[in-house]
Amino acid sequence: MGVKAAAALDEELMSTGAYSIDQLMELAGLAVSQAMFALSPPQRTPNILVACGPGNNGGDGLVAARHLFHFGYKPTMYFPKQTKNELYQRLRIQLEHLKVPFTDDFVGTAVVSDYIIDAIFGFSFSGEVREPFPAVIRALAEGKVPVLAVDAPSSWNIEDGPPKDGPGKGYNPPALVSMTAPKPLIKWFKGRHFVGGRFVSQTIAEKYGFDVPPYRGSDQIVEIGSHGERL
Ligand SMILES: NC(=O)C1=CN([C@@H]2O[C@H](COP(=O)(O)OP(=O)(O)OC[C@H]3O[C@@H](n4cnc5c(N)ncnc54)[C@H](O)[C@@H]3O)[C@@H](O)[C@H]2O)[C@@H](O)CC1
Ligand SMILES: [K+]
Repeated sequence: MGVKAAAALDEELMSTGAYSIDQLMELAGLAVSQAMFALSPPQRTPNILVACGPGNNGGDGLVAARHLFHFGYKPTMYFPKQTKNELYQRLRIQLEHLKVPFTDDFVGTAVVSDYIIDAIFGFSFSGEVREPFPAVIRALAEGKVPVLAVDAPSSWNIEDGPPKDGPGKGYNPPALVSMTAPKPLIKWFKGRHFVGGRFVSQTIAEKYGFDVPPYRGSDQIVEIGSHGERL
């Protein structure tokens, strides 16, 4: 599903679909937290650094962190570009009530974390990475801590995949959770791949040309092949 289709689908879910953004983000964030749990439980990797960008991809990260806390992880938030948007403020306050810490030091916190969730940019990323994110993307590309990317490895072009230069050069995270349907960039992705966002009807999926993922039971995620094939 390309950028235009992903944006149109979002739009349709929130207009004729009658969903609110809060609902979609809650389910997306829950899917991210379940993907994290499938990768590694809190007993093994308690310390999760959640890097959140300024858009809805970042919102998925804020929601995921709350669920991770309740699952028994110790999340720490990096959320450097906070907007006045009421939804994001509420998500932040919910985390503060749980005493989830926020840090300005991404690089210093990353090296003492067991896992990083990359919720910086999703399908609306374009152009060169702007401040303050170049150093963060560089640290993701060069770091040794495993990363779960939300919807896209941040700095990758949604259609054309990994950047050939700049801070994201060489960034290929070991895990990705695609929201609703994989984006064209998965052609270049090599790690474990989940799909989440269990809110799409058969009719909508057909309209946008993808299959509803084969979710099992109460799971909010399905693991599929790195390039979107069924495992
Ligand atoms: N239907 C779905 O699948 C859903 C998707 N959601 C999430 O929403 C995401 C898309 O959210 P948005 O459209 O808000 O966009 P993003 O969160 O992808 O990014 C937009 C933000 O990034 C900034 N930005 C873009 N390019 C930049 C650059 N080069 N340097 C620095 N900043 C840059 C923009 O100014 C904007 O603030 C998806 O990827 C997914 O994670 C969910 O929250 C809701 C449901
Ligand atoms: K991302």
